[in-house]
Amino acid sequence: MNILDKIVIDKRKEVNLRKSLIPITQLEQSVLFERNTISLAQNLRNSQSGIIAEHKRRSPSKSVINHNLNVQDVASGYETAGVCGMSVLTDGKYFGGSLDDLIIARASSNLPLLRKEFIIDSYQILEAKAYGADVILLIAAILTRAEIKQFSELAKSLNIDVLLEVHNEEELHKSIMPSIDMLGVNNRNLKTFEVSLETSKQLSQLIPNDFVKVSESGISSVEAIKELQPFGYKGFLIGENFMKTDNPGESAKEFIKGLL
Ligand SMILES: O=P(O)(O)OC[C@@H](O)[C@@H](O)c1c[nH]c2ccccc12
Repeated sequence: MNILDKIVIDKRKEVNLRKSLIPITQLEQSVLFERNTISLAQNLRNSQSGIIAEHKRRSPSKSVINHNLNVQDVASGYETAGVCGMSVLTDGKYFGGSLDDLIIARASSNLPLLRKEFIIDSYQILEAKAYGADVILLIAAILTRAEIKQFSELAKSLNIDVLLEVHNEEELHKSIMPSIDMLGVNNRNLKTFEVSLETSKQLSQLIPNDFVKVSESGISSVEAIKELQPFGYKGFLIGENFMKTDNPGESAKEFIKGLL
């Protein structure tokens, strides 16, 4: 069994327990449910840098990235650096994140926040809203077309943007629909962890222009971004390159300076 299948099996159990702990009616009572969300897609269309900076403590492909930081400092540092949006990993078992990280990031910045999660149930989208997210990630590799449609339409009804992630042509064809705002090409194969920017280059021409194109993972230099821009990419999701340093905000700031 590949790692993605394992994550999904664990996630189903986790979500079922969460549902028994906090009913939907309670999620809907969060003050954040009334909050006006900020559109990441809109921000990216108007941005020079297009950097979406991630908070990630560890991952299955790299056991430890950084455990010595707090989300508050990282979120406010990214905001000061002038990033376009922030991605917050909320998976606990494989990435060391939590919904608390999301709410702390919300309390510490006004950036559009992406809930980075393996979404397999509409309950998680209501949670995303209740904990202050502006954007959700949907991963084509673990969803059917019907699920992508159902989940993205629910997100839109809550004024939440949808970033749909693909890794190959088949996933891309399955996912194209009007309720998607941004199409993310993951340069990392979530089943084998192989990383290649070629994935973004090859798939770019197949993505219709009405979607904001985002290139995800394995980006560690300004040169990489300059290489991807001619392929139509407007957003660049960067985690490890910032998180492995002592001061991710400062690293993001230097990076953006080099880019502009
Ligand atoms: O740390 P990197 O290589 O810069 O990658 C960031 C981000 O793209 C990556 O964390 C990611 C992309 N898609 C995901 C889906 C689930 C978990 C994590 C991810």
